[in-house]
Amino acid sequence: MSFGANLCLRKPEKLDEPRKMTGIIPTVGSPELLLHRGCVLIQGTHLPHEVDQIRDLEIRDSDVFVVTFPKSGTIWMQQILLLLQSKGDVERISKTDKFSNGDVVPWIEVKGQVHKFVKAESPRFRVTHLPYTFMPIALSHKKGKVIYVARNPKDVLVSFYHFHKLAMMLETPRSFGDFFDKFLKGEVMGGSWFEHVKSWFSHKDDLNMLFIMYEEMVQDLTAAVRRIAEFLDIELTQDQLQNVVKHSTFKNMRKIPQANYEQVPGDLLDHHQGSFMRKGITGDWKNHFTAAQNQQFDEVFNREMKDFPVSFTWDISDTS
Ligand SMILES: Nc1ncnc2c1ncn2[C@@H]1O[C@H](COP(=O)(O)OS(=O)(=O)O)[C@@H](OP(=O)(O)O)[C@H]1O
Repeated sequence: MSFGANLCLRKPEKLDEPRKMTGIIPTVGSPELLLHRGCVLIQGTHLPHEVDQIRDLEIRDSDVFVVTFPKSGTIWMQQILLLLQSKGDVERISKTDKFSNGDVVPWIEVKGQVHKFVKAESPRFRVTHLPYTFMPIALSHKKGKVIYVARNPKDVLVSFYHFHKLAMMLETPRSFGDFFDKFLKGEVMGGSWFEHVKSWFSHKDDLNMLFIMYEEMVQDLTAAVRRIAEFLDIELTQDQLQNVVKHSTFKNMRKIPQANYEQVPGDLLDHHQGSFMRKGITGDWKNHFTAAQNQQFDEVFNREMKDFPVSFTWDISDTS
């Protein structure tokens, strides 16, 4: 099996149809989505020429990239990284003039960030939704570290649907069914969930990479934080570890302005439409999918992931 950016947008029903590599995915009432070399970006938020510069960036051993498909736990991992760096001192990370965790641990692909990354002091913590082929080549020489967070794509779909209602840069979904179809076709920001996971996972042995699942973080956050700290060579006392865990629970993050995005300006997030920190649970897809949608999703999942050598901690067919 081969993987690459050219697989970023795959139409599940017509796999042999040549994929359009560049173009526009039309949206209604919001910036258009750009199909850039097979990857889906947001017009204005991302500049294709800057995204292309990421590949050649010099990487330091202390650099850490958190890689996620959207809605897989990015802000959660940003919070954990900041807490690990401050040894669990939540006061220290709250003393910032930044609006959100996303400003302190930014997306490398967002407009203007490549330039800032080059000049930033170590350690440089960044997040990204990009597929593997857009990321610095130096990572594949085991420079820097990568934490890949994967989440049940059914819950990703539901979370992304609700996020589209508040994110001003994304199209307001016409209906859940309409969004469901777009997600399966990879016609959403980030492209195809299936290709994202496969593109990164197939390179895991080339990278210093920790592959962790949202579901295992929900199930045992202490064990997850311990794994992440060990991976980053950060030593913590028992008290410090407990503080990192305490201030990265959903309940507590909801109360922290930088971690719940409530300070993000209204022209980016319409806070009247819902909250970024929505439910933070596993299995919410069961409250949204019809039986037919669940069957359709399973068929696509099984086809797309049949050669993928990882069994997930969730049961994709669990309809109970
Ligand atoms: N601490 C904690 N525990 C459990 N769940 C958490 C936590 N922090 C964030 N979240 C949930 O993660 C979802 C947002 O994902 P992202 O941060 O990746 O979104 S984004 O791509 O950056 O827009 C979104 O999921 P949903 O609630 O299902 O919508 C958040 O609620």
